[in-house]
Amino acid sequence: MASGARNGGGGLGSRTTAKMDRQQGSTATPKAPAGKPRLSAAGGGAYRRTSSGPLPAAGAGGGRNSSESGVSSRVRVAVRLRPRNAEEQAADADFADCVELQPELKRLKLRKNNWESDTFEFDEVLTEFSSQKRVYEVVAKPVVESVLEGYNGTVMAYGQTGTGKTFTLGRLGDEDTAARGIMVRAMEDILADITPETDTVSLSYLQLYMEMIQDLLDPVNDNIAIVEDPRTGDVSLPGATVVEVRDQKSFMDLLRIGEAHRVAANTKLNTESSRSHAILMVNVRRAVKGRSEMNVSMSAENGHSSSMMDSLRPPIVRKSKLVVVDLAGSERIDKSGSEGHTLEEAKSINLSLSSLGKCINALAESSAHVPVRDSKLTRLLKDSFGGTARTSLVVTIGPSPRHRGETTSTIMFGQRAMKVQNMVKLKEEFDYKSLCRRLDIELDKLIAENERQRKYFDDEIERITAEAQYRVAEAEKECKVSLERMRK
Ligand SMILES: Nc1ncnc2c1ncn2[C@@H]1O[C@H](COP(=O)(O)OP(=O)(O)OP(=O)(O)O)[C@@H](O)[C@H]1O
Repeated sequence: MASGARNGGGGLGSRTTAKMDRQQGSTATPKAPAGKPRLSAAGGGAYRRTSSGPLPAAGAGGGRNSSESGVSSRVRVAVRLRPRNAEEQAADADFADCVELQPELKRLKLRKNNWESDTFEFDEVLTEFSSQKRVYEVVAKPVVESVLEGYNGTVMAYGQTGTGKTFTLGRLGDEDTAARGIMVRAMEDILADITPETDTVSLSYLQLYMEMIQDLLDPVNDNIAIVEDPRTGDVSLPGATVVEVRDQKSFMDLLRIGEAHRVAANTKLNTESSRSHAILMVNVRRAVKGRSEMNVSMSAENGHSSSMMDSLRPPIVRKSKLVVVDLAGSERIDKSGSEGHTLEEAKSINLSLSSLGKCINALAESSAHVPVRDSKLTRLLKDSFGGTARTSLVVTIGPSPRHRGETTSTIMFGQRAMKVQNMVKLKEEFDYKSLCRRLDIELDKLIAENERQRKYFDDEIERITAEAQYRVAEAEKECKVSLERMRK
């Protein structure tokens, strides 16, 4: 969340708002870096990209983000309704659901009573019958595509406990592949698109519990510090375990390890519901082919005089990040009737969620001050709301009229988030490390060539000297013979 909010929402997000503007079209998406075909366009046109731009020219000078000012991109929000569970089927049998969905109009009606209802529009309305595949395609796929093109992306789920956040994001689908959630599908698409010889994918899996960042891949590492780059303001977690992922199986193994640690932590707290925010961070590093490297090879082919200069030009890499956030349940403290430690915990969950809500409000209203520093969650999500990432939020709700209050506050959260405007930026920079490696190899070659030539010259000098000495000796000999002859 960047201070200095921008709101280009143009009145979106309020009740019965105007239809989602297709301004995704204005979010220029440069060409894919590697030569592989792009993922197919996302289903559910709401998130479709409609324009693409050329790669910005590599300028001279130090590492930088190209497209410096970024391109405006509003946070996209989908609402997903969970089907009635067994308990609700029994307890609410005589009552209608508290919401009525009109997916084709992208509208949700929240019943106030038998006669009245409020209507809200979202970027996407996902009914209780929506498949996991469709949810992935409309909520996450456009963000994943963007990450593969070199932009940061965030997919986040917000909602009351038990409404399907983990179901939507974290289901592994071991027994039924159709049940795979967003994390698994996103990694499948990422691994299918990258070029293993030049690109790398690595991840960290963390949870934020009671304002402490814990490593889900190494639970002893339970208080990881957030480090902020004073120059760029970018946040990072250098203490977190980072694992390179080469195939889907190793990714699934890592997710399983992380899930086991998250469940173990919840079991210790005697609860099935998630009391922590789970955060999966996927770093994608891709080599950009086609600019400096192409120049080098063309110059070499043409024997061009600038080939030496070209070889000094660093290669270009794109380093983007996909952040998937499964937030803790958003219920209110007063309703949960918590005491003691549970109360402290509820307060902590509330602190982070309420500060997230405050930041989103501030951004939606273009306030001069956005209270990013109030919680670790908002510090971690700085780039996701009001920052440079392409962000997609899914708000999950249940159908029970008994939870109308919670459902209303979830819907309002989603509506406000729809007003947040990000400025997506290409995360592209010169790869000086790789240039150093390349120059080291060049230097080695030059030294070897130099030695070879020196040896050749030494040998030549030796040969010429020997020849000269031989000739002098021969001349002396001839001279002596001639003198002798003359004397005779
Ligand atoms: N769309 C859905 N279709 C079928 N079952 C669902 C759906 N969404 C959630 N469920 C079921 O509802 C239950 C609660 O879901 P889940 O654990 O994902 O909720 P949650 O919002 O993550 O809860 P918490 O905040 O406590 O972690 C699970 O048994 C899950 O399988």
